[in-house]
Formats: sequence, C-alpha cells, structure tokens
Amino acid sequence: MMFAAAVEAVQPDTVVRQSIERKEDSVIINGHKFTLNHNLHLVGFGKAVLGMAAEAERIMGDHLVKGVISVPHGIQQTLQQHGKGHLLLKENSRIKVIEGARHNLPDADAQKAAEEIKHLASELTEKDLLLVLISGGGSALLPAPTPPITLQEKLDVTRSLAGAGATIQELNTIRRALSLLKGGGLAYYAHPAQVVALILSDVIGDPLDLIASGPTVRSQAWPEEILLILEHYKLFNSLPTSVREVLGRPNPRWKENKDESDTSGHVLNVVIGSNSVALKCAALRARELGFRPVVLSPGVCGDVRYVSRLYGLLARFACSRKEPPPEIATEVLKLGPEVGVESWDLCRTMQVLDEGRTEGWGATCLLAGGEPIVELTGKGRGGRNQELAMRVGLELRDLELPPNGPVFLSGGTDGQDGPTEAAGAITDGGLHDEAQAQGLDINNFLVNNDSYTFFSRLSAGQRLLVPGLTCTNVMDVHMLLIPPMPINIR
Ligand SMILES: Nc1ncnc2c1ncn2[C@@H]1O[C@H](COP(=O)(O)OP(=O)(O)OP(=O)(O)O)[C@@H](O)[C@H]1O
Ligand SMILES: O=C(O)[C@H](O)CO
Repeated sequence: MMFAAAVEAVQPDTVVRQSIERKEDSVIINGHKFTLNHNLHLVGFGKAVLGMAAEAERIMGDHLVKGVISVPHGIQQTLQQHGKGHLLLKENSRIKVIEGARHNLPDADAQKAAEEIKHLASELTEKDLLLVLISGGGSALLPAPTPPITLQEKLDVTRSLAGAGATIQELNTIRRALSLLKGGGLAYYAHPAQVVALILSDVIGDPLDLIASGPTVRSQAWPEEILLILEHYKLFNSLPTSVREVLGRPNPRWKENKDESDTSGHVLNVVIGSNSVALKCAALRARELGFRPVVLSPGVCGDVRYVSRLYGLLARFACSRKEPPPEIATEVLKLGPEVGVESWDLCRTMQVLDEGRTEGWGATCLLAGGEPIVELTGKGRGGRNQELAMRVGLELRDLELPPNGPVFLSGGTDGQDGPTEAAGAITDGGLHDEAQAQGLDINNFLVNNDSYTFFSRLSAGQRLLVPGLTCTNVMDVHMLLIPPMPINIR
C-alpha cells in the first residue's frame, strides 16, 4: 500500500494537474502567471509524457494551437490494453503523437519526432507560449545529432559509453555536446516565445541540465569535461571524424544567438514530480497505517552490496536489545556517504530509530529512494531492486529481535526492474532459511545475477512485487519496516 502510494503520487496526469492552476484565460505555474490567447503550443518527450500531455490538454486544450510529442514505441496500445485510457489523448486531439525509440534507443522515428518538435519551436513568436513536457527516457526520444554527425554515429558513441559503465551524468554530458536540441537547444529554437517546461525527474538530485539531457536548460559544454569523460572510457581515439569535428568547434547556438542576448530569461523550468515527492506521499500513507515514518534520503546510489549493508546496519541499530554498540553508528556514518546519503540524514534517521527503540513507539517505516548499481557478473535474469532485496534479506538473517521483524521492500517506480516483469521484491531475515528449505541456494543465484529466477521459484513467487505498468518513473523506492520492540526486552 505504501509502495502504491509512492507510485500514485507521481502519476503523469496527477503531477501535471497539481502544477497547473487554470484561471479563466490564464494559468499559474509555480507562482508565474501566463496569459492564454490561443497561443499555446505543446511539445514533449519521455516515457511518461503521453499521460502528461493528455492532462495538459484537458486543462488548457481550448487555447492549444498545436502539439507534437515523442513517446515510446507501442505505448498507446499498451495503455489501452491495461485500461489506462485516461492517459491517452482524446480522439480529436490537437497533439500529434509519434512513437519511437524501440528498446529505449534513438531511432529514425524518434529523429523524425525531434525534427517536427524543432520545426514547431522555430516557428514561434514572442506572443506564443510553448509548454514542454519532459520525463525520463527523453534523451532517446529526442535525437537531433549536430551535422555532420549521423544518428548511427551518435548512437554508437552513446552505446559505447553506456557499455563501458558511464553514469547518466557522463552520458548526458556527451549527448548534450552532440545534439542540436539537448543542453538548451530546444529553448534556443523556441526563442522569443515564452517556454515553460514541466519535468518529471528520473535522475538523483533532480539536475535540470541532465534530466532528458536538459533541452530547455542552457548549459555550456566544457571541452575539458568532455575530453575527460571520453578519455576515461578510452573512447577518444575511436571517435568518428564527424564527432571530433563537432566537439572541436564552439557551440554555435550561443555564438550566433538570434539577437546576441541571453535567451534563457524566457524559460521557466519546473520539476513537478520526483523521488522525493513519491517518498513524501509514501510517508504520509505509512503514518495513516500507523507507522512512524522516517525518510532517509531520495539519493541512494552506488554499489547494491554497500546499500544492502547500510540497510542491514540500520535495522541492527533499530533492533538493538540495549544501547546499540557505537561501532554500528560509526560504520553507518562511514558507509552512508559512499552510497549517496549525507551524514546529516544518517544522524537524523538514527536519532528517530533510537527514539523508537527506547521510547516504545509502534512500528517504524524507514523510506529511501534512488538508483543503486548492480555490477553484472553473471548471465541470470534480474534487476537491481530484486538483487537489493535478496542482499538485505541476508543482512537481516541473524537479527535476533524483534520476533516478526524487520521487512524490506525494494521496487522500481516504473513497475519494471531490469528486463523482468516484476518491479522488485519483499524480503526479511527468514529469506535464507526459506530458500534452503525449498532447495534453493541463494548465493548461487546472487553470483549469477539471477534474482528474478530466484524469487519466481521461491514460495511460488509470493515475494515478488508485481504492480504491472505504472506509467511513471522516479527511480526506485526502498522501505524498511521495523516492528515495535517487545515490551519485556526493552
Ligand atoms: N540480471 C540482472 N540482475 C540485476 N540487475 C540487472 C540485471 N540485468 C539488468 N540489470 C540492471 O537493470 C538496469 C537496466 O534495466 P532498466 O532498463 O529497468 O534500467 P534503467 O533504464 O536504468 O531503469 P529506469 O527505467 O528505471 O531508468 C541496469 O541498472 C542493470 O544493471
Ligand atoms: O532520458 C534520459 O536522459 C534519462 O532518462 C535521464 O533523464
């Protein structure tokens, strides 16, 4: 129920509805008022954009002149089949939908969509308002390689980077440097129209310039930074000539600015949904259900093995029979920053857990989110959430107290964990023995990154979290439920 609340809070239609206040012939967005005068244009790109566009059209459709959105291949049919008609455009919509980017990779369809979006933006005047809807997956859905780079060349470079283990920050820094529309390019083409971008964030820390590679955020690509990334992944020497040529020249957009002035003043970028929002709503739901919620951080990242260790330590801390040994807090404070959690958040959380332990509250619900990393060594089927859940189950194994406790859940808010049908899994300290009793060797599955096979076989898949298509994505959500300590041993 709490995971459902997290996902519900960041539904594409919900976040758009909450961010746009319609007042007769104007709208208020993030405290800014915009006059509507049949001057509204709409573009969008990302996995959650169809539902965002449907809601935007419901709110402001009477002033909408034209729109183009680039969304994943097959999404309209999928939404239809899953009974999510409210996320589809109405039949006589003014918004053109282009589906593309099969397997999350830029393709000719996505490139066509990008061209149409660029064309629409270029034709706008200072009287126009351009609403830009952005969500995760937007980079692949808006490919506009800077000539003479071809789509294939750009794809090769980004694929090699991703394959070599580059982070989304590094990947999108390079994408921005090779694209006409990323890194503020779209806002540049839309000048002098007013641009308002509504952004559903799928990147830790919600960095505007990196989510979908920041098409509405003017950002300078520093040659040194780009060089450093390409050299780090040993790709510099194998770059195509066209890519070298583009990287070697200053960004023409900022040089040949239409009127030599800074065009970024006409742009408003607003994050309307994020992991923090999802955690906040899950925390509210937890309180309603009688838990005492504490949000650790929406920025959990790094190796899944360290992340599981951190949750194991926090559970140990919360369930200590007496005063927790100081070594636990010391290790928590050492490990936390390595997985993206700040010392302040660790101290605040441990204080809440300690109060819960000593003051006899009911159950506590620790919430966190982010996107840990699994280093793939095996050939199994799984995802980072299922693997994290397995590892946390092992960490909780020899926790003595309390009798029914703690339970851990890890789930991807998009409803899909890696290439599997599950979003994640739910575990506790009994996982190892349960597996052993069913003849499953948990460590074998871990070595082979085979977490989905493991959970599918274990207890007829009962521990799998399978919410189906959620139509949104704000990374992963983690929950650790800590039951109350029995009175007699407090
Ligand atoms: N067998 C496996 N075990 C564990 N993790 C895996 C496995 N196979 C793939 N992954 C992980 O799944 C992720 C890729 O899947 P997915 O496409 O859902 O991720 P993503 O696109 O990064 O996520 P999102 O859609 O949430 O942005 C990578 O983090 C990868 O390491
Ligand atoms: O589209 C992208 O670049 C990623 O999903 C991060 O936003």
